[in-house]
Amino acid sequence: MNALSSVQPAPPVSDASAVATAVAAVVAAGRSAALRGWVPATSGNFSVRIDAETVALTRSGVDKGRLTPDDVLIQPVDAPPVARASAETPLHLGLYRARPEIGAIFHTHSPAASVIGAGLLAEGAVRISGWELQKALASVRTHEATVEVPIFANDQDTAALAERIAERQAQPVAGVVAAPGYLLAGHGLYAWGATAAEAERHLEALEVLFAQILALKQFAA
Ligand SMILES: CSC[C@@H](O)[C@@H](O)C(=O)COP(=O)(O)O
Ligand SMILES: [Zn+2]
Repeated sequence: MNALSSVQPAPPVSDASAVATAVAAVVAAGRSAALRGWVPATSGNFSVRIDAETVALTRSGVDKGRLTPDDVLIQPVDAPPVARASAETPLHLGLYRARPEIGAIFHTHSPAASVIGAGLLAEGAVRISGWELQKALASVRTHEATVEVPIFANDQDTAALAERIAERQAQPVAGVVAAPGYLLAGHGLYAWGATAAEAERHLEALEVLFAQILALKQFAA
């Protein structure tokens, strides 16, 4: 081996305007979720893909409703979490690695998502059917479709959790539409889309659907 063969290739350099666009989308998504009360007490994390190799991702422990561009880090998709990155970075990277079509991932801690995940953990999923708003999810055309949102037990080992999620994502369920999101029991919701705008729409639709499902349970009780 000569000296040159041990030189590592330089990391990819993302286009500056693509970085700025992704960072601005992360900041906007955090602020928007905070206004809805979905990211209390510094909870939640947000990422937007910059290109095939990198994403813009929130820094750990900051108020997601008061994000500035300095709170958004550049994270390679195929590398360990960078310093100060979200504690839940492995959950973002697992999805970006497995699914190149995903362009943004938003995570919230709304009461409705946390409660439904805890209440239905034993069933392994929440099935959504009969709601007009479910048509806001990509590939859902009718209120008669059944949309499945998987539920996973919460785990502070987010790398192990990411592996369990990837295994289940690789096993589609016949007869239902897989939601662009999943629930962590007693924790919250992860939702994604091909773009930041689509992830925002999916997040809002799922959050409101969960609130409606909870309200209907109370109404019927
Ligand atoms: C403040 S409780 C919520 C955290 O434990 C975590 O679940 C979360 O969503 C935010 O973690 P972060 O490391 O700021 O991305
Ligand atoms: Zn969380």
